Amino acid sequence: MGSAASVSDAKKEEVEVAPRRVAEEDDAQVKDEQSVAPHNVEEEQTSRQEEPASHVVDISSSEENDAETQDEAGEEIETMFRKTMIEASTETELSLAFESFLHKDGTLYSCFSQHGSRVYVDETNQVTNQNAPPSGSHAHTPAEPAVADDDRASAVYIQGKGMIMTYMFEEKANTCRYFDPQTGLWLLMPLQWEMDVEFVRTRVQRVMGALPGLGDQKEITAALRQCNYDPDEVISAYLTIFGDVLFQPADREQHNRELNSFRSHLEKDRAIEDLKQKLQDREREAEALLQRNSSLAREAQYLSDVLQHLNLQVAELEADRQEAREKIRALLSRRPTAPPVRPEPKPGVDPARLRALSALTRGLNVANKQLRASLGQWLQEARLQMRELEEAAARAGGAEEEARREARELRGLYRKEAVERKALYNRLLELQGNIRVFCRCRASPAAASCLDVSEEEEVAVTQKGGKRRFLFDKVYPSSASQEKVFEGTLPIITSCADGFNVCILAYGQTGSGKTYTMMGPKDKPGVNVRSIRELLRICKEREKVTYALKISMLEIYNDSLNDLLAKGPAGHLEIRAQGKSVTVPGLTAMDVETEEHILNVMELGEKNRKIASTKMNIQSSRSHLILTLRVEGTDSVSGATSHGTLTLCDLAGSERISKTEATGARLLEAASINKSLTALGQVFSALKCNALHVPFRNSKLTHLLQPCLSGDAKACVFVNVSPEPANLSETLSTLQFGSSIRQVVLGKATQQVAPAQNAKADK
Ligand SMILES: Nc1ncnc2c1ncn2[C@@H]1O[C@H](COP(=O)(O)OP(=O)(O)OP(=O)(O)O)[C@@H](O)[C@H]1O
Repeated sequence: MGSAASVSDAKKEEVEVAPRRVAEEDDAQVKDEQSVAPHNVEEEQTSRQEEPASHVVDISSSEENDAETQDEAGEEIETMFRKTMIEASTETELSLAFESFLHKDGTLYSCFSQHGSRVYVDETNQVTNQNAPPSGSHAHTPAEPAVADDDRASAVYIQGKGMIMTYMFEEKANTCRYFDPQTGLWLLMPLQWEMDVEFVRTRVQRVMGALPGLGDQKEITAALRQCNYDPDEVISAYLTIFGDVLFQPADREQHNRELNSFRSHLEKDRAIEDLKQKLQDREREAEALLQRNSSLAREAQYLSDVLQHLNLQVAELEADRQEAREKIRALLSRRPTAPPVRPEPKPGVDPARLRALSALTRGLNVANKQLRASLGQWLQEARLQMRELEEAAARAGGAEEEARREARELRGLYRKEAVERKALYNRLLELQGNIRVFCRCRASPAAASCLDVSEEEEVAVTQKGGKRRFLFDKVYPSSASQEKVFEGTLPIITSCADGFNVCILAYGQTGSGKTYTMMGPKDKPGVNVRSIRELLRICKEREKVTYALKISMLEIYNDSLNDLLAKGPAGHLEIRAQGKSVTVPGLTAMDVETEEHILNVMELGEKNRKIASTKMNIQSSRSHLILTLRVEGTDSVSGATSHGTLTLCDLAGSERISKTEATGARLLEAASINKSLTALGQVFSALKCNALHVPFRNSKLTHLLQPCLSGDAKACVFVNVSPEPANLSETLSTLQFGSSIRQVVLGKATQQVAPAQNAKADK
């Protein structure tokens, strides 16, 4: 309620009048349907005069009073307000519900229902009824047009209900409500009705216009509700989830099926979460039961020790008793049995001692009896406790077995759901396209630039006064950080751990930033290091799967292969193809485990590359560098194995021979690079038009990349461009190459997972 006091008078009047119009319209409805006489301002004032302690207060007359009267009226109003609040809270309707809404001019309004009337509360704690303006101004007659314009109040025709009043309440989020005269409340409008509201209908049409692939109006209405009736937010949410396919008026049924399956998978995800939670609860319970079991066992042990100790004491007491009996018997046997002769008092026999002994014997007998009784009782109690403990242990054992069984079931379900989740994740990636193409613009010290990267997915090239636009999955401006650039490739790294062939390529003119993007400097590592780091993180996170990693590094120079990790002089390497697999026999593959280890191996490869290029008098960047990480995972629970590869490829620069004016060896080198890059372009063209034959074998480069570019793979291609006008023609041809790849569809990627040889039984 804080802002109302600060608004100007004119503004205030408009704000205050707005709810009044709604109230008046509500009253008209109430009058129609319930025959309840509406309050109008005049009636209200009259009733107030008759009933000074009423909960309804009108302060409109205060304008005519002088300042003193206003003060008094203010005090009186405040007292009444307090009284009203106290009475309201002590009345039977203890749940006094406040409603708030934000008026279009920014004023927050509050009101509550009382005795069938809605009472508005304004900034100065003044209370007014639904027909009176909330503060200070002139009373309007019902005939007067009370509200200038409140675009949220309106009416809609609903079949079977007639015209109903609607009002857009706004609190944290917009909600579409209608006034229900029977309850006297603003109720949430059903989705079906809401679709008929003009405000909503226009937004639904807007979303459908932008995304022709969407057909379900009800669903769009529901999405609008979720997004605070912001159509742009709905459009971007759909695009994030389903991608560009929504731009095409796709096969509706297929699309709906996909949406439904996506939704059901989301449901399943939620169910997995629940199951996981249950599993954790069960495991916790089992743990508690185990602890309880062991504490009961300890207690039982303790009680049996006590029992043993008591048995020892009994034995000792029994021995004492026996000894005492013997003594008594001995004393009795010493007593004379002859006829009673008045015995001569003998100095050796002391009757007092005899009495004491007898008393002692009696005492001992009593103590013995008591001891036996309490011992018997203890024994009984101990037996009882032992029995209870045994029962509790048996119960705990049963519960533990039950918990184990449930945990087994849950684990089974979890595995099933995890497989489905993976499939769903891959389906999502397929919907986004197996080849994702990103464009990265290099920074340039020169002020002039031929590139315009103002859009996230579009780059425009200024050429002879005009502009040519190229679309990509994402365009990174020269200011984009290495971290940001890596984000685009993140999703496919997970797929590698799941057993897919994954490939990241950098294509572009010499000096356009391919090596910077892929390798990067030590303090700003590029995609290579980051993707390996992410892969290791995923492997570590999956506790139930053990991963073995092997790394190999080779370069292709003048169409021949060089092993960069070979210890001695490397022999001639050839590519061998067997079915879908492509291998290089004799290529060094090192076992690696940690990031540090992998980085050391990569450094060794780079060093060998430099040595080789110096020997041959070439620049290392005139060869293609291919780094491959083979990832073999074994699921310790199901025994299934997966084989994925991560191929990171820094291609040699794409130049026009005429521009470099190369001759001799350089000309051969440039021709070889051009040949392999042309072969790469031909492969993409064949894939794009779904040709029966894809010419993978036209070059060593494409032959080696075949597993990464055929049906089994997912790929990311970075096209690197330089912004300098001098490089315009290379930049154009690179962008053309990149945007044409974007339309390539590799087909359904297949996961290379083999079931366990002997599927392990659930533990
Ligand atoms: N985004 C960038 N931010 C800062 N410097 C960059 C960026 N991209 C490239 N550079 C710098 O530009 C120069 C050339 O980049 P880089 O060596 O990566 O190009 P390249 O395309 O790999 O060239 P080549 O084909 O000759 O290997 C390097 O000095 C590199 O540090």
